[in-house]
Amino acid sequence: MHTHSQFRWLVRRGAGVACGTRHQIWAIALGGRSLVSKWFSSSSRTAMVASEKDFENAVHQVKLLKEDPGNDAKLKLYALYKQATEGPCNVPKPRVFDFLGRAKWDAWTALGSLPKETARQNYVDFVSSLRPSLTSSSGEGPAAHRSLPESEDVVVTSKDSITVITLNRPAKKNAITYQMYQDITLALKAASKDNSTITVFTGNGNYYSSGNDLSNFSNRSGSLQQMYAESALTLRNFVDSFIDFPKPLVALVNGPAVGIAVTVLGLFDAVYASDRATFHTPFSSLGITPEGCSSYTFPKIMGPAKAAEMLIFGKKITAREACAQGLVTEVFPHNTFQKEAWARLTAYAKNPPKAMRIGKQLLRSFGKETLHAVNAEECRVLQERWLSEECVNAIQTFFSKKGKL
Ligand SMILES: CCCCC/C=C/CC(=O)SCCNC(=O)CCNC(=O)[C@H](O)C(C)(C)COP(=O)(O)OP(=O)(O)OC[C@H]1O[C@@H](n2cnc3c(N)ncnc32)[C@H](O)[C@@H]1OP(=O)(O)O
Repeated sequence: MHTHSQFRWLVRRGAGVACGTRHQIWAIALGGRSLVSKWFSSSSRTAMVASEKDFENAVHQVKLLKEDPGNDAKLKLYALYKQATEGPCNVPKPRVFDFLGRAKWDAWTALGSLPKETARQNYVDFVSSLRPSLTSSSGEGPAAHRSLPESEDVVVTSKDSITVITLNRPAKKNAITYQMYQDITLALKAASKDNSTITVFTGNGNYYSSGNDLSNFSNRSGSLQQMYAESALTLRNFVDSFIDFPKPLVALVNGPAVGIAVTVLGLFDAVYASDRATFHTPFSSLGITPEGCSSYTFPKIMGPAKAAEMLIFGKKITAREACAQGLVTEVFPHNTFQKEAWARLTAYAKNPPKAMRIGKQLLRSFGKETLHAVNAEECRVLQERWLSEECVNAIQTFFSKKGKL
């Protein structure tokens, strides 16, 4: 978390605004906030266009915010503001050691060619979602106030002080749709504030998750550039919500895991797996590149050679191999998996919650800035890869049923 003075510096440099009062700083920061709103609902995205007045109102509302929304949110506000007022990033990339300058540049650049009007609308929606009591006078969709998933594909339940987020699309092997990325992000945000002590992720059916739904890029409207820019931002936001999750986060990997369902495991605090689980990141064969911070976490967890085997060559590994490599905490026989894992979790959930939270902070907070920077870079690279012939061909092959993992 940045101090106000750090943030002032960040805003001053990126927005070219003189360092002034906290209110002035907020006014600039608000510009980047709306990113998140676009994830909320595609209908609100297409149906609404924020007026100049709505945008000005949102900028004004930011001045009224009393709580620091966090550095990540400020970066998003910054990027959206710049996009809404100046269009796509048109300034040179800051020097390598200018970390903040680079983070801001990355955030703005990641918006690609997102139209100014969309950025303006997203800004307005995002401000509304930050503080429901500070909504703009018009143009506000119901999704802006959502705090929990609406879709049945992501189910949130509560059990013994544990919040459970279940991927619930078994007929499609729990492939993650565009809407599900948004819903999971919302679910994590809600879980970070609820009174649970531990949050658990799992899948319904025989798969944990087959990763990104490969139809995500074929069933949306708008230009390709816009769709990929939005997708990169949705992904970035999704991964950010794992990086920033403040409580112990545990995965119960009930079956095979693919792609992004594997990579984000590096951001979990414990991963319990059934011995039927497998871990597969077939990025190169799909013409794409690693995400979920795995380009950073995997070499740290398992060493560069094993990480390369998985992330570059697409080697599928078993639960026991994943455990030996440090990605998985413990493996249980499939027929006792649920019973044993839940007994473990129920006992852990009785620990004093504050101590667990602070313990997690100690373990994780020092690498956070790096993780955010890695996430931004991975999303930027992926946005380019999605346009590549290699990637387009691989997705076509999957849906023509010629190709499977
Ligand atoms: C906002 C964007 C962010 C993007 C982030 C990027 C992330 C990168 C990744 O996650 S890369 C990984 C992508 N996933 C895959 O490549 C997996 C593709 N699926 C398969 O290879 C196979 O389906 C399988 C091996 C997972 C399972 O094979 P099986 O034969 O057991 O089952 P079916 O193929 O018959 O699957 C049942 C139905 O489910 C559909 N389906 C499964 N996975 C996906 C998927 N990832 N995307 C879309 N659809 C999927 C499959 O098409 C079947 O549907 P049908 O019954 O209508 O035919």
